[in-house]
Amino acid sequence: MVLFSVTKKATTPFDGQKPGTSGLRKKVTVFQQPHYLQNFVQSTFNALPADKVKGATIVVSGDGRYFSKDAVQIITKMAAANGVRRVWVGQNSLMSTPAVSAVIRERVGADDFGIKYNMENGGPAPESVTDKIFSNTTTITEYLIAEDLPDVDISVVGVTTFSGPEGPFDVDVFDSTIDYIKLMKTIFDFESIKKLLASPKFTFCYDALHGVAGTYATRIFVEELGAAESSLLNCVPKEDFGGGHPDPNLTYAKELVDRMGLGKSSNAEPPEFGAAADGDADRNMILGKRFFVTPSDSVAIIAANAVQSIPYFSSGLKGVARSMPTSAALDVVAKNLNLKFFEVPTGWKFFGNLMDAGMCSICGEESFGTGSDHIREKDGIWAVLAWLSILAFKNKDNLGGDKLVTVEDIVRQHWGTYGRHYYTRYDYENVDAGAAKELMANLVSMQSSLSDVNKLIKEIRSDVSDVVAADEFEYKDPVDGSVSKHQGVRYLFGDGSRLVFRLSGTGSVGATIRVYIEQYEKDSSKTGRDSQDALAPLRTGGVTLEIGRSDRMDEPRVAPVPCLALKHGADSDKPVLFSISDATAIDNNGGVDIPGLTNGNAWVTPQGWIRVRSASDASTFLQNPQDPDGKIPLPHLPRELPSTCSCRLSGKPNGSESCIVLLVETEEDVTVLWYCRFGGGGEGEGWVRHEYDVGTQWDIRPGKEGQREKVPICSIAACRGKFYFNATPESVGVLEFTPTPTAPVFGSIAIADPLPGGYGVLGAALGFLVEAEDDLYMVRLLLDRDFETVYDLIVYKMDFSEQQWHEVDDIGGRAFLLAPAYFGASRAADECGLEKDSVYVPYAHKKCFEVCKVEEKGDIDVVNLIEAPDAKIGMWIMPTD
Ligand SMILES: O=P(O)(O)OC[C@H]1O[C@H](O)[C@H](O)[C@@H](O)[C@@H]1O
Repeated sequence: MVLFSVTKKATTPFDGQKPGTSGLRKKVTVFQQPHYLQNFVQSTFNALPADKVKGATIVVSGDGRYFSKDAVQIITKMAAANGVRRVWVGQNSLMSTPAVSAVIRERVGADDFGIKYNMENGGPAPESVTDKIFSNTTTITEYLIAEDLPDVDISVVGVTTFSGPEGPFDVDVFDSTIDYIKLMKTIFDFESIKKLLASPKFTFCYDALHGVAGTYATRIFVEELGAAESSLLNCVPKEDFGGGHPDPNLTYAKELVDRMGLGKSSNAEPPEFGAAADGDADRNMILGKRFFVTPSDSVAIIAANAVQSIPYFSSGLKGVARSMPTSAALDVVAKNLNLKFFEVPTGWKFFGNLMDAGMCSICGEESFGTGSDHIREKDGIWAVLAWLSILAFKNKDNLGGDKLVTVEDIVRQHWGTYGRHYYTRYDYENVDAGAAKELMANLVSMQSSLSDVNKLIKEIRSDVSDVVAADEFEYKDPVDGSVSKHQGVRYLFGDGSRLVFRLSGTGSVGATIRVYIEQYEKDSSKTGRDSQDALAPLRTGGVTLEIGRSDRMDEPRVAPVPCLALKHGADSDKPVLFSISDATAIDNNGGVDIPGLTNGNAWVTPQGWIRVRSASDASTFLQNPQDPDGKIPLPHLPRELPSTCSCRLSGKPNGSESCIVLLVETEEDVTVLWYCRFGGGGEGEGWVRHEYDVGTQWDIRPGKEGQREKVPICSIAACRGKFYFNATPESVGVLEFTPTPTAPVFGSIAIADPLPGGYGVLGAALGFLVEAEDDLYMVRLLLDRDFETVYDLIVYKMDFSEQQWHEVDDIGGRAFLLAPAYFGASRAADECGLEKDSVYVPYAHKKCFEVCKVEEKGDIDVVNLIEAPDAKIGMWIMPTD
């Protein structure tokens, strides 16, 4: 038996070792500093009564991320030196957080890293313990370590016994999946889930994001329940999580989101059910086919169906609980089913006490955590098995039927019965800590006069119900009587809606403010609305409160560009903005805005500037979308033009040359343009209206067959000071303006060797003209016979000297952004976070945009816009070039 000795190492405290909502989280490099990890571990041992350490059994493990294996060896040596009797270590240092909890209960009593201490009930340490740990970290002077204890081979299952000054010390490396599966089998009916998974109508997909859940998923879903191996995504744990961020949400679980038809979609039919886990497998995201289940709904639905669907709960639920910011969907279930209900502060540890006291069976948090009293942690795999059990139950007599009851059916039925809590959360990250504190203090002080609060909000949105109560959430634990104060600020509305503000306990830089917005809708005929729409009034109300003054509502915060703006209708108010990279709405709190765009008389230009005619004083100007004060005045435009008008600038409006602003009316049967010249040091001229005639064409509109109509100008690009339009394989129209007095001159370029195939082989072709670095390009989209589906995309570059289009395979590392009515802009892809040599086209009515690499032509990626409103118009908002 190997003997080891104990060394006392001198150390000095590190700042900031305060455990947050769930342990101490820092960058790996911080934990790798000499003594950093050791100080925290010794402070933890020192925070416990001596008899909880000496002779104790502890479980040490990680989620497989980089440095986990080293940390396990260090902690083992420190445990030996501190008199621990036995250490259980997950094989390869892999153990999910729920498995740790299960194992403690059963056997014992990328670039971020964290260390968390769980107590003998298997749950996270309560504040009394974490406070003590923190205070120890501030005074620590030495730690104990068995430096001569050899590293244990943690890849091999088995016990190694060592001998130290206080007697034997065992390191037991074990496979935690065995305990975990055993536990799951006591909770769920694996046979009925197996039948569901065997049904040819049921398809399934699980994404472990290269975290530890992969190990459990393979064992449970594939080996035990018979799912196909191909249903597992990223299920091999990796030290760097495969370069991704293991967060089970719509942003980070991209591959799953795409596969489920919610993001980039392929032609494949999405699976019926999808789920993802985080790195340590305690959190989960549940998806149906093209459908996202909010975590708040998920826990409510599990609670509503548990007794019938999950054997462990067949004798009834002891109670249910949610964290304060989680939506009140669970409250309604508790009320209807007459269950005990608890609202606790954020952090899983608060559920543990209730469960230990037999008061709570199921609980959940909006932060993608769901679980039950089978352990004292949230449990990602458990949540998936719970959903599979509900699906299996709902389909038990229907597996041979035409259509299975789907996830979406279950959620919609639930809303129909209990009402729907439209819900969203916004995060302001990396905020100055002082400013965040001040904001929270303001939100608290405003609560002293609800009539003022209501007046403030009503000035902005009269359609928001009254705030009837407001407080700072405080929780008195019903079991041990401990009180947790300052747990977030709540504004509660008369119709059951809520606005909650809270400082995050897990952010690693500065402060993170979270705003939770929840609108309750009882009327079952209104539970199917678009969530963005339903939340719009409260969102604005939230910003009003947060800013604390309604008159500052016109001071918009600026959204990042390029982005996509979806407008509901021709003259609707504010468009919804979407980020291009993650396809989610960025108009995320009603305060983020693009100046000028809310105005019905605003048109975007490929140069980024937005041409605005103010609704209040009819002043006309070009607006920089990223700077509310960035306005270039234009001559007064005598009347409003239709919102479908298109606007082009002949060059840079803030350069030394004069610039023509061209507006083309695009209404049917209208061949009118407006123009003005300004800048360049010359006298500004007023707007001129010009009715143009660039020839006639056969009218193909129903009822007008056989007649001729004037050709409208629709695809226009400005290049080298001129405007080009209506490109066909045979010719391109040219519009230039003479200098003073400015007048339009129309001409055309006859293409020397016309392009083959005027139209698509099957349907039609759309030609977009785009200027890029002083060159003129034409993008032709070839459409299928439905006149909608693009099956090929070809890009040509104009050779002005030869008067010839040449097909190209790249566009110089740029990205082209096209939009109806024939808008084409171009930017350096790298600078804008876009894909190089790619073309982007939005389809507002289909709630998506398409991306195609120029050289790949017909290979088109569809990016679905998550939670997009019903919209007719999609516009690219560009940075000014
Ligand atoms: O404090 P926040 O950043 O909102 O995070 C809150 C979350 O933190 C951790 O993940 C805890 O395990 C969760 O129980 C909690 O909901």
